[in-house]
Amino acid sequence: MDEQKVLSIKGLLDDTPEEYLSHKEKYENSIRKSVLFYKTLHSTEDENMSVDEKTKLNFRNIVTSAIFKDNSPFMLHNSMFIPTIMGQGTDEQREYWMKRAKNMEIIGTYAQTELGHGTFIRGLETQATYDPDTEEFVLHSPVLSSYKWWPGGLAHTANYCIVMARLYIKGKSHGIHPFMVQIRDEETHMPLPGIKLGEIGAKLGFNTVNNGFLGFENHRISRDRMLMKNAQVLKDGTFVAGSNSKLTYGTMVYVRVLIVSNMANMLAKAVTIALRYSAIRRQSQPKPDEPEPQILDYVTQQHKLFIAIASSHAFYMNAMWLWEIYYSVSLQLASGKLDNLPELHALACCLKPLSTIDATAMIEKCRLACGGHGYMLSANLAQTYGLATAAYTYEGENTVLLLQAARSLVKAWVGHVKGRPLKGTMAYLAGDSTVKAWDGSIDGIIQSFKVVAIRKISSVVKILQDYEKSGLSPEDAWNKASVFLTAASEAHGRAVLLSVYKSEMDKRAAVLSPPLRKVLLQLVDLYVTYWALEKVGDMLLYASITDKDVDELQRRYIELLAAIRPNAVGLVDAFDFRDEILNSTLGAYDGRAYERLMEEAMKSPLNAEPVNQTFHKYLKPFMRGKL
Ligand SMILES: CCCCCCCC/C=C\CCCCCCCCC/C=C/C(=O)SCCNC(=O)CCNC(=O)[C@H](O)C(C)(C)COP(=O)(O)OP(=O)(O)OC[C@H]1O[C@@H](n2cnc3c(N)ncnc32)[C@H](O)[C@@H]1OP(=O)(O)O
Ligand SMILES: Cc1cc2nc3c(=O)[nH]c(=O)nc-3n(C[C@H](O)[C@H](O)[C@H](O)COP(=O)(O)OP(=O)(O)OC[C@H]3O[C@@H](n4cnc5c(N)ncnc54)[C@H](O)[C@@H]3O)c2cc1C
Repeated sequence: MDEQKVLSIKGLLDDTPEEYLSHKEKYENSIRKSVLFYKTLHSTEDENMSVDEKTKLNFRNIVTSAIFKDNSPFMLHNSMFIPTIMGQGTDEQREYWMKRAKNMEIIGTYAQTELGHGTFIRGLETQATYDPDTEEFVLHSPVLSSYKWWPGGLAHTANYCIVMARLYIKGKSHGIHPFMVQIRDEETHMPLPGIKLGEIGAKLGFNTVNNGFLGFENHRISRDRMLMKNAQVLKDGTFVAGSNSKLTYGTMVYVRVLIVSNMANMLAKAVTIALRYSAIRRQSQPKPDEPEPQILDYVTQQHKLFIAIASSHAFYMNAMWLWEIYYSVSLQLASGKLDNLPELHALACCLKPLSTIDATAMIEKCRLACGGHGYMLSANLAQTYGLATAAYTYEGENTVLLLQAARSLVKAWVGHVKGRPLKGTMAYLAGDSTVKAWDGSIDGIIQSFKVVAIRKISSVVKILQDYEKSGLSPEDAWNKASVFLTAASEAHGRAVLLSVYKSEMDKRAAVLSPPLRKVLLQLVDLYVTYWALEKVGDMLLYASITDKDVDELQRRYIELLAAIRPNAVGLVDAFDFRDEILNSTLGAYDGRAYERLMEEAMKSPLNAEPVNQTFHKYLKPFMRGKL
């Protein structure tokens, strides 16, 4: 999608900074921009594009949608409503609903989380009771905790939504299934009878995404509104189960894959802002007879920022790699082949948490690296942090997902010990877990991360087995060992992130010009060395690194920072964010940060007059002792 075309849309960009709008005005402004933006953005989507091309376009959309600073109320329409129709609808349902959804004749969201349950899907309480006499489902929220709570766009934007509800037939529960529900009248936009809607209130971020609540009072929908690709309810109320109940969780896997790419983009944006500012900001005078240096020349500043560039590259390479796996598993699922689904789920349950944990921490570090001006909302670092940190929680809270990955790792290890072959991204677990001598090469360090993962997984399995031998139930043993289960998942995720980044870069290196290859491989080297130093305790424990080796690694790291420094600004320019997308006083391409800070400051409503009316009303009588 040509950003120039998007940004040339008249009225798309704000003349009044969002920061000075009320909660309500922010939402209304975001709707105005979304309609303008969306009209242009999706007018370019070609009907004949493959799913893969469309998704790559969606990855691009992530960039262009960034102009919202706080994201769009249409976000769930694109990222979950449409994918759920695609993944959970029958051919007829897809035919009908995709046309309406893609043409924006309707706007949808994905309503799964409830006031009382987010993680535990099997605990959701919204009821969908089948009435065979009328061939309808009766949707009902039996208690307050069963109200849907959080879905983006639900409050005032969407007129349809996918509702994940517990299916009851003749008093028997058949688990959680997706239902297409119209929630507002298409003409008046009024909530339909038996439907309560509203906004959940101000949040740390996402304040223009219109997250809402939804309650049902015996609201009826026709039988054909249950998305029946994976499971069906026949007219007489016969339930036909799907081949795997987890297929209804498919949209979440898709979004977890999307989030890895989104983190690459968010981090690229933040480090572009922080690094460009670090190139123009001069401060202190280490050498009395020389001018104040660029703060980018302080090695501590390079340490804060260069890893963010490398991490954005690493996440992007892993996202593309994971997307290919997702895409091929989706094709297999379509032909009823399910055996690669568990590995895809486990991978997404590692990479979504690690990319959001790292991106959130590094975006905050980008803000902290910019001193006071980084604390300005006009810098757009706080908002970027607010968007990124939400991904720690949504689409599967990170701890819970890491524990899900641990289930697969424990199962794989126990199977391996019993002689069952390991496959795919877990095949390395069968490797030699003894490191005779430290190998400080990039491949050597990556191998050490694999050894750390093997050792952490095997040792936590031993802890689990010892607890169970001591008489603990499997569930209690699992909970007791859960801190080290998440640590084992993290170690596996690190090994995957590092090895995929390296192997994907190796694939591309051959077609790069020598100078570009040199710089990009320096980032790979920096990334691997940085994490070896960050995880030096694990390396000492499991990978035979010595203090001399650590000393060498530290010196190599410092040399890498110096080697990257001359290309640092070029590396963030290569992310190719337009100023309007960065939306930042500190990150603009022309480097006029001070002028932009002053321009933005003058937009504050308080600067419209030299004396605020509170002086005469409060201050003056107060200071005169007359209040
Ligand atoms: C005009 C503007 C236009 C804008 C254009 C912009 C375009 C936008 C594009 C991108 C934007 C940026 C990126 C996207 C952002 C999207 C925003 C999203 C907002 C947030 C939405 C949400 O949060 S939706 C709600 C998400 N909720 C969750 O994820 C809940 C998490 N909980 C769970 O997943 C399950 O409860 C859990 C897995 C934890 C447990 O499930 P349970 O049924 O209890 O299973 P259990 O008994 O534990 O057994 C596990 C068993 O099941 C297998 N399994 C579990 N899950 C899956 C799965 N998903 N797939 C396959 N298998 C699964 C698991 O392997 C275990 O198997 P075994 O070990 O038993 O063999
Ligand atoms: C910005 C934002 C946008 C969102 N958008 C949507 C949306 O569009 N649609 C939608 O349906 N939902 C949405 N959500 C909701 C989101 O999916 C849930 O917040 C998320 O699934 C976590 O559930 P919860 O909030 O109920 O927290 P809980 O599940 O109650 O978790 C709270 C804490 O308990 C811990 N915990 C819970 N279970 C376990 C366990 N088994 N083991 C160990 N620890 C555990 C968690 O780790 C966490 O620290 C959104 C959330 C946010 C923040």
